[in-house]
Amino acid sequence: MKVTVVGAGNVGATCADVLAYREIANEVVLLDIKEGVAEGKALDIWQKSPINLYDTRTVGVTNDYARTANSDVVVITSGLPRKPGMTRDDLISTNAGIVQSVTQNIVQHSPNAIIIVVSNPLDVMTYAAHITSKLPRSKVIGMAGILDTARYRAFLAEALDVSPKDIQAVLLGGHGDTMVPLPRYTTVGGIPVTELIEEEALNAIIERTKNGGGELVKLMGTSAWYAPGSAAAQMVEAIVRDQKRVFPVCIKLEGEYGIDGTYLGVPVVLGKNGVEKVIELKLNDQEMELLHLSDKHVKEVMAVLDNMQSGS
Ligand SMILES: NC(=O)c1ccc[n+]([C@@H]2O[C@H](COP(=O)([O-])OP(=O)(O)OC[C@H]3O[C@@H](n4cnc5c(N)ncnc54)[C@H](O)[C@@H]3O)[C@@H](O)[C@H]2O)c1
Ligand SMILES: O=C(O)C[C@H](O)C(=O)O
Repeated sequence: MKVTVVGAGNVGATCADVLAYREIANEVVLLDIKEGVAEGKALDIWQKSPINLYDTRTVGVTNDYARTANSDVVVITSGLPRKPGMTRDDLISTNAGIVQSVTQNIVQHSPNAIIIVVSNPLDVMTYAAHITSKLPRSKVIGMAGILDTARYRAFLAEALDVSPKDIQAVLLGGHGDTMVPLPRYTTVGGIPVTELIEEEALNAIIERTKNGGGELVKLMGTSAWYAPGSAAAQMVEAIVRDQKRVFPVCIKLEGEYGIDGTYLGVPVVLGKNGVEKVIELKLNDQEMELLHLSDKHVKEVMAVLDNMQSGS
């Protein structure tokens, strides 16, 4: 299996590293526009192979899409990360152009690839890549839900002093303040989380999860990469190993949850064909209301992109 990661910055290089050392692909091509950066990072990852014992070949290129040809999966991480004081939506004007030109190149050289978008603002960049690619919705999806859920699970594991491995959770909606964690679907070793934690403590964890990206931006002056890179690699693994994993991913909704045309995070089955099924949960009125608020916000940012494209 051949996987290309576009953008050899913090997230892209981390993703390529995880793909390599976990032998998720036979070949990983890392591509960036900055001369030499992808080559250097791919070489560094390859030089780690005798230490960490893996066979994955890693290749770095500067904007040479011919070298990415016939990739099975392509991960797009190219674009600016936010700085303290910025929202993800502030990145739209720079990142939309980058994501769209990258997508055109990918589709030209790897027409059968499944595309995983990571660049922010995530839901709208998934929209941008999808309309540019003209591929079915099942093949152009965004990574955010695995990351947001991982943050929620990690915070819960810390609060309950249990293994993060035993916490299962699902989260819906856009990748931002309007994301919708679902305590009703959160379990700890099969036990509903509400039986193990006070409501106030759980609400504090939900709020911290919603601000999870911003917390790290404030600490580091740029956004996170270890968990995001690993989350994107986990999506690649589900596809190349046809694992049929159930993950929250960003996809165009076509009537599910009463929403049509918005790109939002929902649980799906992820396998060799990309999204093989969108899972529709039976939400209660409050959960549905929160999801529709998220839908409203993402729609507004999608409209910003539409206006940019039409020049108005
Ligand atoms: N979806 C998520 O959950 C999530 C999580 C973390 C970061 N992100 C986003 O991912 C993106 C990358 O973050 P980062 O921390 O890796 O940033 P970074 O600045 O470290 O890396 C971005 C890389 O993209 C490259 N690039 C820019 N334009 C390009 C082009 N046209 N072609 C190829 N490469 C190009 C840059 O040269 C740079 O190396 C940001 O938009 C960030 O907001 C999303
Ligand atoms: O917060 C950001 O800007 C990056 C990413 O979306 C994250 O949640 O870590």
